[in-house]
Order: sequence, then C-alpha cells, then structure tokens
Amino acid sequence: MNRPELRHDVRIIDTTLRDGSHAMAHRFTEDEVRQTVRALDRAGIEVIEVAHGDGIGGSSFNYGFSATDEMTLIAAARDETKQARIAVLLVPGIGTVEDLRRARDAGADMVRVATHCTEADVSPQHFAAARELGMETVGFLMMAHRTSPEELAKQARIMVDAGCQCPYVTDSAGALLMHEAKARFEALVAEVGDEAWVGYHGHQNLSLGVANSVIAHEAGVRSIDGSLCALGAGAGNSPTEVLAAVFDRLGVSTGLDVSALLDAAEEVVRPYLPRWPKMDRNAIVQGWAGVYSSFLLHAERAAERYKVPAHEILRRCGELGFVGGQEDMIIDVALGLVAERDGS
Ligand SMILES: CC[C@H](O)CC(=O)C(=O)O
Ligand SMILES: [Mn+2]
Repeated sequence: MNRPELRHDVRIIDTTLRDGSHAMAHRFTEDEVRQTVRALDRAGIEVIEVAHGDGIGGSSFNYGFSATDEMTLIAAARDETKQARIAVLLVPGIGTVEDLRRARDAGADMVRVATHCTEADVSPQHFAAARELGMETVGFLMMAHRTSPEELAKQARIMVDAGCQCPYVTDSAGALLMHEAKARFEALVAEVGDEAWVGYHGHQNLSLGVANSVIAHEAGVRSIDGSLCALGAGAGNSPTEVLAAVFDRLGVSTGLDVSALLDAAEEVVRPYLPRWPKMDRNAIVQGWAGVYSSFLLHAERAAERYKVPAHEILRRCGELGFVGGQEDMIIDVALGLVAERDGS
C-alpha cells in the first residue's frame, strides 16, 4: 500500500495559487498569497498548491516571468498555515530536481509531477527524488482527453510503480465530456486503486468541471482539485467553493467550511482578480477543440499583436494537436493566419 491516509471521503486540493497563476499572468504578490493561504487554511483546505502556473522553474521568457520569486511565495504560504500542507507542481524539463530541493527547503510537503498523458516515462526520476526528500507525490497526466482510458491507466501504472501516490486524470483542456471522464476515472481506479488514490483536475471551458467532479467521486476518485473563484487557466478550474457546497449537499464529507470558502472567494480572491475566469468564446473553443487551457493568455497576446482573432489561433492550435510546452508555436500559428488573411 503506497498511499497516505485520507481524513474525508474526498480531499479537495486548492490550486488558486498555482493554476490561478496563469490567469494572473504570474503576477501574484506575497501579500495576496499570504491572505489566500490564511483563508484557505481557516476553511479546512488540507493541501494548497503554490507555484508558477507552469510549475517550479516556470518563470521564463517562454512561459512568462513571475513577479515574485516562487520560493518566496512558497515560504510565505508555509508561514501562514496552521494545518494545511503546501504542494508544488513540477513539469520535468521545466523544473529540475534541484528546484524540487529548493521548494522542499522553502516548506513544500507535496509535489505534483506533471507530464503529457502519454509521457509518464519522464517522471520516475522526479518521483524517486521526491520520495527521498520525504514528500507526498501526485502525478498529473495532462491533456487526458488525448488518449484512451486504457492507455491513460497504463501511464498511471508507470507513475505509481515509480512512487506516485495519486495519479490524476488531468483535463487540461476542459474537454472531457461526462462519459469520457467517467471511463478514465474507472480505468485508473481499476488499474492502481488498490495501491494509490486517483485524482481529478478539471477546467471549466465546457462548464463540466464540477459535474465531472461528482462523477469522479462516484467512480472512486478521492482527490479533486478546485480554485477559489475558479481562478485558473482557460475558463478556470472547478470552483473550490462550489465543489464544497455540492459535496456538502450530496452528503460527501470534505472537511470544508462552505461559508468560510464563500467568504474567501468573495472577500480575499475577488478583489485581486484581473478578470473573472469565464466561459467566453476563446475559452469555449479551448474545450471544444481540446486546447491546453494555459494557451489562453498567450493566444490573446498574439491576437493583439498580429491582429488575428484569438479564438481562431486557439482553434488552429487544437487542429494541429499542440500540447503543453509548445507555447512558442502560438506565434507561428498567428503568423500563419496573417499570411492566409493577406494572401501572402
Ligand atoms: C504544467 C502546467 C499546467 O497548467 C498543469 C495543469 O494544471 C493542467 O494541465 O491543467
Ligand atoms: Mn490546470
């Protein structure tokens, strides 16, 4: 048995301060992090993820520079918690084992190692390092709509054999319809459910993050992600405060104080939002065409610069099958659309 004890039917992991970093263009201040962590901790959230949107080491020209060094933010978050633990995200190739050591020293207790859904074989070294550092481990199988439930389960197996305690169905594009999500949850629970927990990370591009979270619980998934005010890439993540209210109505225990989360969303996060993540044309196209949610702001910036519609850029990215890490191709797509428009 490779999995930690869970205190409730479902453990909600809050990613406002990591996935939300995409929507904030990586501009979180230390004060915003401190206030948010304090409110989440008070509401009973057991794990709070803090990092650059693309994970530790993500602050760069390609992904966007962080306003505040993420190790400072992680340390500030740790400083504010009374009961919650701090998670970081690490994408092998963006973040390194050295970054992980620094995050551990700054106070991170858990790492979520993220790979494309068919590339779990790049994760074992990072899981091994995390376990040596005494960290709890989660594995993100990103863009989970891009492979079959059977293949996804095989990839989860690779992660679990490498020391992952909770592989995730990660719907990076918010593209999974309910029956597609269910098939993936069931496949992972059947493959690794005796040894590890299974998790779900949703995006709201097609407005299905919360519905899929309910289905996830019914299929035996025990770890589910949310963000206050849905703050996250694309149309955002499943809102933590909505997940808490829905599971409460269902009689599924999460250990969360719904009223405290509603206060945290309205009074702490909402005031600093640059814009409320929403299902506008661009975000819906992401879910419809299966585009990585973090491409949204990159596409909007390219649209502004090259005077071509962002939703057309995103749709083309979907047709070309781009995955996370190919952010630089967004400019190529925009230039291609300019050339088509101008007949050049
Ligand atoms: C690696 C960054 C990415 O935002 C991870 C994630 O949250 C997702 O794939 O949805
Ligand atoms: Mn995400």
